[in-house]
Amino acid sequence: MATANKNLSEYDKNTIPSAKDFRFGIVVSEWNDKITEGLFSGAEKALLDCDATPDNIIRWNVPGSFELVYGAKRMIDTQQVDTVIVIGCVIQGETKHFDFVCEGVTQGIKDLNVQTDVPVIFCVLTDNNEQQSIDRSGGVHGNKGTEAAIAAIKMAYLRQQSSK
Ligand SMILES: Nc1c(NC[C@H](O)[C@H](O)[C@H](O)CO)[nH]c(=O)[nH]c1=O
Ligand SMILES: CC(=O)[C@@H](O)COP(=O)(O)O
Repeated sequence: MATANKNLSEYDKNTIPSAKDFRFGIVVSEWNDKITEGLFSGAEKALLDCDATPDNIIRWNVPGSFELVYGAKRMIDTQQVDTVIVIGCVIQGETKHFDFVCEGVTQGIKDLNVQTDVPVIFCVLTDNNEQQSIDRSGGVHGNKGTEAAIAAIKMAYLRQQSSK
């Protein structure tokens, strides 16, 4: 299991650029909010731990993961952010709806990374059951929100350095 073998939730601050000069957008899905709030908490704690300032963390909520794409686009268009983290949790139900939601948000976020100048970090759990989501939002497999925050800092830094 990839997560079990490679848990980025524990990080070495000495290997991560300071986040103090970066502005972060975070778009959070309200579906499965027990999970998404755990992911947001992990992301926010890691950003602050890496010197981000609270005023530079802009959070918006959207109804579900499918709406993360539009929320991220509007965040980019209006909030002068250096990077965006999208947070969602999609859990398999009885039907194929899971497949279409996952594919839609994945392709949409990919498109934003291609079409805009702002890196969008994919923190969307796509799990078979709720226990898998619990395990990855502050449970035995760490917190994907923490991992997303570290990725966001690194990508904001890459964007800054590649603009010089
Ligand atoms: N079943 C889940 C959903 N479904 C809702 C969609 O994301 C979307 O809001 C709806 O289709 C209206 O456009 N969303 C999740 O985030 N997680 C789920 O498990
Ligand atoms: C991902 C979904 O939309 C899914 O959880 C909805 O459940 P169902 O497929 O049973 O309608």
